[in-house]
Amino acid sequence: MLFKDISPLLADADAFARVVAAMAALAEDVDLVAGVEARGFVVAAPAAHAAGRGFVALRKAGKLPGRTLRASYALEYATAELEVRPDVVPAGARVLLVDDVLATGGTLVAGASLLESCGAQVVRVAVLLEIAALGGRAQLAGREVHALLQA
Ligand SMILES: O=P(O)(O)OC[C@H]1O[C@H](OP(=O)(O)OP(=O)(O)O)[C@H](O)[C@@H]1O
Ligand SMILES: Nc1ncnc2[nH]cnc12
Repeated sequence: MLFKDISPLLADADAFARVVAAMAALAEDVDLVAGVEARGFVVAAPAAHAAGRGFVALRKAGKLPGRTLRASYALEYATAELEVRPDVVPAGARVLLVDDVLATGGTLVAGASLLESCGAQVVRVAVLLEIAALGGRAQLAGREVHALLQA
């Protein structure tokens, strides 16, 4: 597996600002921006703020208090579980789902399914980097998927 690391891009102030602005532009017609722990938060939270939208954390399992919804998924190198607090996602909310990397697509399929289990509408999905050879976009068939960069 070739691990793609976005750290150099994030460390470049101009590149980081351009990424956040491009993500924020995709949030103009939504109510909320959701991001996936951990690296997804780095892109999703500033985009939500720049767009004047609230941020929803999709967290790795076991970290959120109270009632949560949970989804399991497989990564290239592990299995994992994501959770959300349904009380912060109003039914009918329009949501932009953001992550840093789209690889096999398992993470974003699980994230979208969690948000939809809350009654939200995932209007579109956006990633900083798509590793196209891993076929994640096919797992998200039928969804609007934006990738700022392709590897
Ligand atoms: O498309 P997929 O095959 O599902 O892979 C993409 C996911 O893998 C990485 O997360 P990881 O769980 O490694 O966690 P991290 O953000 O905590 O580093 C990355 O940040 C994406 O969320
Ligand atoms: N190859 C990869 N590089 C970086 N992040 C990833 N997340 C899942 N697969 C990845």
